Amino acid sequence: MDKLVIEGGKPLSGTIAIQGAKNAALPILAASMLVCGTVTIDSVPKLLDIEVMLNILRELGCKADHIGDTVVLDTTLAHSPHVPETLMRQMRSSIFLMGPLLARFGEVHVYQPGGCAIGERKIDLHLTGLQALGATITESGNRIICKADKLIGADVNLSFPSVGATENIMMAAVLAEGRTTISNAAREPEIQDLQNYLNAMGARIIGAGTDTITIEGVESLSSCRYKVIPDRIVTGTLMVAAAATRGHVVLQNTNPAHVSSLIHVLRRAGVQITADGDIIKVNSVARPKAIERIVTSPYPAFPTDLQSLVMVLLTLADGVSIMKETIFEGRFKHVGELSRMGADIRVDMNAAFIRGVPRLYGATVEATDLRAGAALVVAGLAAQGRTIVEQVHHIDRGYDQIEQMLSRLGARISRYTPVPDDRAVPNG
Ligand SMILES: CC(=O)N[C@H]1[C@@H](OP(=O)(O)OP(=O)(O)OC[C@H]2O[C@@H](n3ccc(=O)[nH]c3=O)[C@H](O)[C@@H]2O)O[C@H](CO)[C@@H](O)[C@@H]1O
Ligand SMILES: C=C(OP(=O)(O)O)C(=O)O
Repeated sequence: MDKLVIEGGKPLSGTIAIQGAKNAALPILAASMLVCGTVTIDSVPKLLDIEVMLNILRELGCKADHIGDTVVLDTTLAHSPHVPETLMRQMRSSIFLMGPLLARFGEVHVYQPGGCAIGERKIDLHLTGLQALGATITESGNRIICKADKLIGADVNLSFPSVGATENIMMAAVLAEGRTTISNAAREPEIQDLQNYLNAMGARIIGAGTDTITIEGVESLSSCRYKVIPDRIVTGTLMVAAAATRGHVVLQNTNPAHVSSLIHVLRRAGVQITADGDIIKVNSVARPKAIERIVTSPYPAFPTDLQSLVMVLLTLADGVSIMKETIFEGRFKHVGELSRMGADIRVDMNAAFIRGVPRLYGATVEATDLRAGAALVVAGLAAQGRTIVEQVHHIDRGYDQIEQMLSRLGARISRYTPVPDDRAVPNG
């Protein structure tokens, strides 16, 4: 397993362009199964999760090439509604294929994506949404078979604004007969991006970005070329990294509106932020101020995916901060690792009480999931001494070569890949 080795204590500085959004690209790739033809998707980051999605699509009979940050996908010869269990289990986002495969083939065979380090992550809302459109669902062990001779538009009221369920129902409804309305829909920017992509192929969807999405079913979709939005969580990661190292960075290819809750939080901590067009500048010179209370909630509130990252900044703040996690029950795994670096954090149920310390110290720590891992990297950049982050494959799910991105901003960070005889070699 790869490791990242970080020599901390150097302020980040420089200019960098943000990669396309993982959480937009994954449903967009899955949605491509709704068209019979070739689509070209730009700004698709090179990530483990994207690789798994492309491998699943190839297994279903598609041709897929990922050259630079462009994916060319030909779905013409797709023939199978069966997602293999081994690939299904490699990534939770494989569940996005349910809606599109059901719409295309009249059936889909998948497996429970299973629990995950950050929580149980049920899929009941995905399944009841598809049932409302006329699907019958049979579950046997981990296997889920979903069938519908014909999907028919319906009113679906989500009991919680689940991002994935909203997307799956949207995708299934595109080719259904009649109108589907999703109420209490999730409002994340990635859902708007999915709407824009589907509409570019000829779908008739309005309302994404609000809590009511209406889909008028169409007969078929046609090929298109589409560019994925910038990744707001990678944007946020670099904003926090600049703040925690008291650095100065310029981020290009961002959408400042998509990180407005983070901008608000960082300004309260005393970090200087300016946004102009698609550029965000972050400047931090002083010790951050503590923030009385931050609560993670669905968009447009503060995102759970940035909770661990902002917590790193708060470990260095002057005073006590409280971070409450309301979306995933297992998303404080970074706390133990940060404590090993000198952070003073107490967890009580879903709240973390963070007493700021003057500095963190380098240590060997383990990434337990994607954003917990990214947070440990940021902690390592800010810490005094050397930090080794293990289990880097979690981080590779969502960041395109994080060590190269951070090196371009002056960070001292290298990746080590173990060789069979246990000697580690640096590779960048
Ligand atoms: C690929 C992708 O876009 N991932 C994002 C997506 O995940 P994902 O789509 O899995 O997140 P959801 O919004 O569905 O999940 C939020 C909460 O709803 C619960 N739930 C969800 C579905 C369901 O059928 N039943 C149920 O109980 C989950 O267990 C969780 O507690 O949104 C999350 C919340 O913003 C982000 O952290 C993830 O980065
Ligand atoms: C939780 C995340 O992703 P996923 O839903 O793919 O696990 C994330 O991007 O932080």
